[in-house]
Amino acid sequence: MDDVALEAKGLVKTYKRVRAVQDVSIVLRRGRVTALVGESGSGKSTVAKLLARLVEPTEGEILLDGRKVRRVREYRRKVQMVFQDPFASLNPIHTIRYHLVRPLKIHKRTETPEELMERVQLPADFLSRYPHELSGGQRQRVAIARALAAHPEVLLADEPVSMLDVSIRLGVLNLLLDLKERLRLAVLYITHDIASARYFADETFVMYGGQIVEGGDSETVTQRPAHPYTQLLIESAPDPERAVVALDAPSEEVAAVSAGCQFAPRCPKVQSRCWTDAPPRTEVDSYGHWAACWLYVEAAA
Ligand SMILES: Nc1ncnc2c1ncn2[C@@H]1O[C@H](COP(=O)(O)OP(=O)(O)OP(=O)(O)O)[C@@H](O)[C@H]1O
Repeated sequence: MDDVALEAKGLVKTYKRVRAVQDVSIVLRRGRVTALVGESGSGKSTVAKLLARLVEPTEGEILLDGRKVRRVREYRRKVQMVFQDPFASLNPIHTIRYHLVRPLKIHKRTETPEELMERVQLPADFLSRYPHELSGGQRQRVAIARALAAHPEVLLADEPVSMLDVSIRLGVLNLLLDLKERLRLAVLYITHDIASARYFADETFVMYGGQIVEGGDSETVTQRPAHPYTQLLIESAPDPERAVVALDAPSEEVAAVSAGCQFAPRCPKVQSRCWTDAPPRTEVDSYGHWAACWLYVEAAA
């Protein structure tokens, strides 16, 4: 099990009355990409912030290399984050060189900014440029280079390509794949696009209403989705507009089923106990593929 880099157990995050994240457990492994897929408001960004330790969990624990890391500074070095908007995450008044030299100094690294640029496939003469002189994709590569300066074990990428031009998304995802292989990084890939998870992630988790409702290897989850929510997500994947109309659950409705399955109000296969009892994680058709859905509980027993 030494390939486990980060393990979160039973994470809960409550904001006043909103349960943004409810009992989320997730394992990130070295040299693997894990996708966390869900619609807007499902709680994915809150999971990223919890794993980055930018916010404290209401309940649950996070283990890095099998232990609780008390010192936030040490933790944050090993677990780096890449955000959705590469422009907002770079300071417009500083050159690219400044953005890379700073973390190299802080973490006392002997590498050069030129080496970091090479690792993210950017020319070294960009170091003297300012963020606005780069394209969105190039800026995101700089943000990734800056994260690498810390020599992290884990990279948390929250919608890293959703603000980029469609034509350059694949290039940035391929760069992340290359880094996961060469540096054996554990990568969490947060996205609303389940089709990209199939291509890019080894494992996929699907989130709805603050809970993970299905998980397994990406090929299986996307080709043979078990949870009714995942099935709807995949059916509407080519038409994101339709997905939003069909799936965007108002939070009052989610609150109304706090005892049972979050998806009950929208589920085409809802049964009476879905309203009162939370479904347990149940193995579906192959090893490691599970869904939290009452449809599979009897089949497994
Ligand atoms: N700081 C906060 N204070 C109050 N409520 C919050 C806060 N952060 C998140 N929430 C609520 O928690 C729920 C999950 O939000 P979160 O941002 O994690 O979802 P998401 O799936 O990442 O959505 P998006 O893709 O739109 O960012 C939402 O109902 C949101 O309104």
